[in-house]
Amino acid sequence: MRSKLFLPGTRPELFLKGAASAADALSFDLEDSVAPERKAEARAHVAAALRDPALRAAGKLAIVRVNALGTPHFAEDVAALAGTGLDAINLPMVESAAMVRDAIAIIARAEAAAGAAPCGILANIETPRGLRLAAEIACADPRVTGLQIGYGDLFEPFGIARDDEVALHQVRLQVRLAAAEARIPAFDGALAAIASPERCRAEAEASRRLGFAGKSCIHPSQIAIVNAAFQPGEAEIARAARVVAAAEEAEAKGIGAYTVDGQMVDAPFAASARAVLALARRLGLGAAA
Ligand SMILES: CC(C)(COP(=O)(O)OP(=O)(O)OC[C@H]1O[C@@H](n2cnc3c(N)ncnc32)[C@H](O)[C@@H]1OP(=O)(O)O)[C@@H](O)C(=O)NCCC(=O)NCCSC(=O)C[C@H](O)C(=O)O
Ligand SMILES: [Mg+2]
Repeated sequence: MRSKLFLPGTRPELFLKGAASAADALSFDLEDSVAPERKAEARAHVAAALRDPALRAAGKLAIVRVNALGTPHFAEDVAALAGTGLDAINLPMVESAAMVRDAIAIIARAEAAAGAAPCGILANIETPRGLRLAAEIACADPRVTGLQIGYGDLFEPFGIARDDEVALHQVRLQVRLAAAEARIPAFDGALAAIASPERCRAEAEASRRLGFAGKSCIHPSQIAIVNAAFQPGEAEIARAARVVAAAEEAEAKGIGAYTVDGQMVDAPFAASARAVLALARRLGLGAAA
């Protein structure tokens, strides 16, 4: 999931545009982009879209960001989604492992009532406490399939500049390592500055350098930029192929450390090269495909 396009639940006219886009995933929103008095309307639009064969024929991952646990909307959101075949529920404002487990208990009851299979859980890290406890959140339950940064909630109320590179780097690394501890992917947060494609590219590239798997998009203009940043380029794929070939040869000879292109390679480097080739294969890129 390189790109994940947000679609406000009250704007159904955008849903098929999202489905026709190059985004890997559609992220229907019931939370901040929906006014409190329109939650029921948004819920109905999103549930209908998830059941719409024309929309699902696009083959995109379907994610829904529900309202936070503890709001009057959470249980109704979850009940409306059970049985729609969505891939993941995106939980906003997650602050602890207990909160993840409490949310999952409610989701599981709704799924059981609908006879539905369990979906994944994408947990947002977007509060100071959530950031401090990010690893516990990531490891809270095997249903947690990813962590996602929410810069708006994490920075805006505290006067932290959204373009402060140090702040961005610190948050990203902390979230990435928390996700790594749970062996799940991390996703970079959305950039509200839709008129700044260069900033979007710089953010996407910086987070990929930290091993992030993708980034949220809020506008179609961000999708191609994000997709390009989160896929390996030709040189990266070619080098990964050389490393894997050398690793296979070395492993057959019982050698653990060797050199490729003047650099020492051992097990973690070989694993990383195999991951690059696997990603390239999944995306149908280059010779790896
Ligand atoms: C930001 C927007 C309100 C801008 O909308 P608009 O002014 O309509 O954009 P454009 O006129 O430039 O649109 C050009 C065409 O693209 C279509 N479009 C626009 N946005 C989308 C979209 N999200 N998906 C699909 N298609 C889209 C327009 O319809 C135009 O089409 P056409 O007329 O045929 O050319 C709007 O983009 C928007 O609402 N974006 C999503 C906002 C959202 O969901 N926000 C919440 C998530 S972000 C967040 O909360 C992060 C986190 O939690 C945190 O704390 O940081
Ligand atoms: Mg948020």
